[in-house]
Amino acid sequence: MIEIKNVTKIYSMKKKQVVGVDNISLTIQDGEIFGIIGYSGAGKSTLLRCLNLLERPTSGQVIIDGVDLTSLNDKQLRQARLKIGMIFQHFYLISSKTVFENVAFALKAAKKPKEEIEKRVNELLEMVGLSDKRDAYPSQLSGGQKQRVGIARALANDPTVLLCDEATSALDPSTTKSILALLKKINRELGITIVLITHEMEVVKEICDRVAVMQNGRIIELGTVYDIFTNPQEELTKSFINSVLRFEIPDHLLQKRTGTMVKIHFKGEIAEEAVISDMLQSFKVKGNILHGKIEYIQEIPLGIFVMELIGEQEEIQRAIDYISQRTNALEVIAYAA
Ligand SMILES: Nc1ncnc2c1ncn2[C@@H]1O[C@H](COP(=O)(O)OP(=O)(O)OP(=O)(O)O)[C@@H](O)[C@H]1O
Repeated sequence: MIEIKNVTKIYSMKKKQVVGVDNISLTIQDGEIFGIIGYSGAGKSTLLRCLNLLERPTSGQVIIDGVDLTSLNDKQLRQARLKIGMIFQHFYLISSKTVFENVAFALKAAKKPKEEIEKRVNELLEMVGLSDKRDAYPSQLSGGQKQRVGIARALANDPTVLLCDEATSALDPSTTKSILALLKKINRELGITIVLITHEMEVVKEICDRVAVMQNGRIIELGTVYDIFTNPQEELTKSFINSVLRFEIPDHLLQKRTGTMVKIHFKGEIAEEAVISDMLQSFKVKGNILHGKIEYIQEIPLGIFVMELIGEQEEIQRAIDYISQRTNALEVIAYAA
């Protein structure tokens, strides 16, 4: 378990002070994939780097598996850090060393015997799907392959926690997917807790269990990914979600409409029920679907539809009440013109 208690990081420069992280308290459970999302400058990197004390908090505590890292001396901290792997946006591989040597480096630093290193590196390369690139140099690898080496290196000393600093931001969408799938496999199979920072909600949607939204050094919203997607509270959270769901109605449709426009969210099992057709059969209204999709977030369906309802106003209202009651998530975008 990772316990972050009242962590503040202030950067002091000659003439001014910048608050990187502002009094954050947070608990991350064992085996979670926890995402931290925010725009540039929100404090994500600072918070992540406070978790292994690459940045020492100005105040507060970071307690991992019961050990307060802020209380350790340098030697103890080096030892504790072996159990906290980290991967980076720009990989940071050693260009003069082969894939094998890059991964072995982490084990040599931990003073492991040669035979053990050989065996472990081979195992790790197998796990990340790079056994055939053992003797290649970083310059001969694609971005996705470089990140796989980074992941193998980060896992070398059997960490309990893996910190991911924008690990897929330098990769194209399909490579991003394959790296996220690998991270998920590592989490599920090895039980490693993953904390990742990103500015892409797509990444959060793809693999995170919970997410915290950061702004100005603070966490402004936190919850399970499904709850955040289906019931965001803050404007910033809503804008991140819109960037994934891309739910915009074209202007020409808005202008052409004559009926009442409603947006309906179908959460969980209700997404698979015939609510709309039941409504159309039960009330004297016509329904025009203008936009619709079902997304799967953590494998739970979330349906979103925008409909134009046409008919007598009274009947439309009864239809709206009916859907509201069954879905608990109907929003009238515009009443009949
Ligand atoms: N070494 C540093 N010295 C001074 N200020 C810093 C330092 N590192 C970060 N900051 C400041 O702390 C604040 C938070 O920065 P941080 O890099 O943690 O944000 P971020 O959300 O990770 O953004 P990005 O995605 O751009 O890295 C910013 O105002 C930044 O300018």
